[in-house]
Amino acid sequence: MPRLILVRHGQSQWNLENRFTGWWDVDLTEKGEEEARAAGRLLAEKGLLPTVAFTSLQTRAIKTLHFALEAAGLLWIPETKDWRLNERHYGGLTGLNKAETAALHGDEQVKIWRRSFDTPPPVLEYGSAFDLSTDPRYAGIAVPQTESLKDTIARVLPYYEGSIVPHLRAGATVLVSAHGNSLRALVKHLSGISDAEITGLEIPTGQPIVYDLADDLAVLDRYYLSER
Ligand SMILES: O=C(O)[C@@H](CO)OP(=O)(O)O
Repeated sequence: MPRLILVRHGQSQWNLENRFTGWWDVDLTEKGEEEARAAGRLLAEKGLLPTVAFTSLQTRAIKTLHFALEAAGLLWIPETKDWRLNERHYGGLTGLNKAETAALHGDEQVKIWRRSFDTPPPVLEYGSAFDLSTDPRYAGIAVPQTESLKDTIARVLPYYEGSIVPHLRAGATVLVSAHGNSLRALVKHLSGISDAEITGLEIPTGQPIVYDLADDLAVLDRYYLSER
């Protein structure tokens, strides 16, 4: 049976500091590293062994993948990194503290920036502190200045269809280590969640979410591995 396992990276330094992160490349905290190892131990314990892995170009997701695979004894499986699995770009909010921003602009406005389906945060100006458009890792890529969830879906889904689905069709157990909003994009698609309802979906750090799939990739079941 094809299986898709989604894991959001473990706690990052800016998760801890409550700062808008997006494409900024922050590292895992020690707690985040441990969450990633625990995810890998859980995969091994439940006998759910990925045969191929995908992650973003961001350190926190790459390291989560590696800590998890190491704990599961699977560091050797093939892995692919792609910017299309990156976190949603937080635009001009990148680096700001979430509570301070809510105090300034109000909870409602911040909720819209964080969770609305198609309202992007304000743009990040080229040349400003958190601009990554000249970072060598994004050479040849049109780095966005901001992204809504809708914009994120527009790059995550074609990548999923083109690069991940072929492995699932071949019966693989695929592990995707990514980010809160790039995974919300995938879950919205796979579970048929409406634009309105997706605003309420939160994905916890370091908790493997498993999709059991039929041969035609119809979703048979979705569950947190820790609950089975
Ligand atoms: O800061 C971010 O990039 C994301 C994930 O931590 O935050 P949010 O929960 O607001 O989507």
